[in-house]
Amino acid sequence: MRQPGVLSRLADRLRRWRDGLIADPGFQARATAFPLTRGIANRQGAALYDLVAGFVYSQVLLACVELDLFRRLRAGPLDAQTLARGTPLDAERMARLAQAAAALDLMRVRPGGRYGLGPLGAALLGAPGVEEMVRHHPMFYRDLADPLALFTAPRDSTEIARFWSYVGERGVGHEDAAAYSRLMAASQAMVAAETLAVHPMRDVSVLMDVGGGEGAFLSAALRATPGLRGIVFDLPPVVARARAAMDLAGLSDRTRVAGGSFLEDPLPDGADAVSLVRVLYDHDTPSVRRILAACLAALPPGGRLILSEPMSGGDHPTRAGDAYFGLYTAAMTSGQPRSAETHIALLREAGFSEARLLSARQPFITRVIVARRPAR
Ligand SMILES: CC(C)=CCC/C(C)=C/CC/C(C)=C/C=C/C(C)=C/C=C/C=C(C)/C=C/C=C(C)/C=C/C=C(C)/C=C/CC(C)(C)O
Ligand SMILES: C[S@@+](CC[C@H](N)C(=O)[O-])C[C@H]1O[C@@H](n2cnc3c(N)ncnc32)[C@H](O)[C@@H]1O
Repeated sequence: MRQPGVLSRLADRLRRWRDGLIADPGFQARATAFPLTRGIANRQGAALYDLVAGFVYSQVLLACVELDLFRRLRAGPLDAQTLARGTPLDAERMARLAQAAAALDLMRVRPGGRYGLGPLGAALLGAPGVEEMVRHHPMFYRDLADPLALFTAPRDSTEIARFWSYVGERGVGHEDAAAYSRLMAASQAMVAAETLAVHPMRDVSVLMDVGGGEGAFLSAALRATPGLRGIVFDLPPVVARARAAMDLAGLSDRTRVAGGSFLEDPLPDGADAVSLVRVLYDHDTPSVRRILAACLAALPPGGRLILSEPMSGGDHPTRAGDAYFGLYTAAMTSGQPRSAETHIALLREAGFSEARLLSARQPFITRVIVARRPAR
């Protein structure tokens, strides 16, 4: 390993000195008292406060979602008495919840003791899938109640792992498939919009969406791209639902549906592009290698692989990629978010070329990498 240079050693010493100061209660008190440093001290203090309180904020959001308050406020502000009607809360407790929601920008206090939508409550109404994610979080939070146990949880011992019961090689029953596919499809709209915005499918003839669930991503791609045809590949009980969904969307004449396991079966051929949307982060690296090998084998020379999922920021960790999905995949007891650099290395090792990360519009929703099967 290369030794750090003089500048990097100096920067390390400066950082240690700065961290020592910040960790000193006396320094914190002086920085808060001194008008020129008060702003910085308060920003750090407030950021730490938010981390300490985080779960409470999330539960305020969950209470609002469960009582469907944002939808009820869509038509205009209401007082706590009216808002409490039809809920188990009395007016006084509803006001307490609404005050908390207003502090978090989910609601706004309006004149006359009424509460209206806040910017984040309104954004939630326009971001399909977010509510469904919020509603499934109690399950994740039960696994998170002991975060240290979470990191060492035996395979499939957590609630989240049992819910997403398809991962691994033991297959899935029809009821499980219905529950997870619904949640997956609900969050897919945002992922599809971001993926297709950064990588339109204009020059693709046949797109095969591998691990394509109910076909939500393929449907979005087909709707956005006249002339495009597609294949959805997933486990047999899942593709049964994909077939019905494509019929319902009126897209079955442009779609072929194929069932099988990408860990065991060859993928159908006939596609000049393959997409893997939120598939690899569910799996451990040996399975990822098998999936990439299967995709390469299914593509013609020059064919394209489009990889879209939340990614680790690597040396620049991100809240979505490293904090949320790092722990989410820990709760799954398999898989992990990988950085763009790690994906690109795995793609090269599998035989792909020209792998590159595309720039994102909403990186907290997904990141996209494109690679090619070499032309010869
Ligand atoms: C109009 C005026 C006056 C001003 C305009 C000002 C302006 C520009 C306002 C912006 C308003 C606006 C357009 C806001 C948009 C907000 C959006 C789009 C918010 C989107 C939020 C998305 C979120 C929070 C997504 C969360 C997704 C999650 C948590 C997904 C989780 C997925 C999981 C857990 C999947 C697990 C699958 C497994 C099993 C691991 O593979
Ligand atoms: C996290 S979901 C993503 C679904 C969809 N691409 C999306 O983004 O909404 C992972 C998908 O991979 C599928 N899958 C898991 N193991 C599989 C396997 N061995 N063979 C084929 N598909 C599999 C699951 O059924 C599921 O639909």
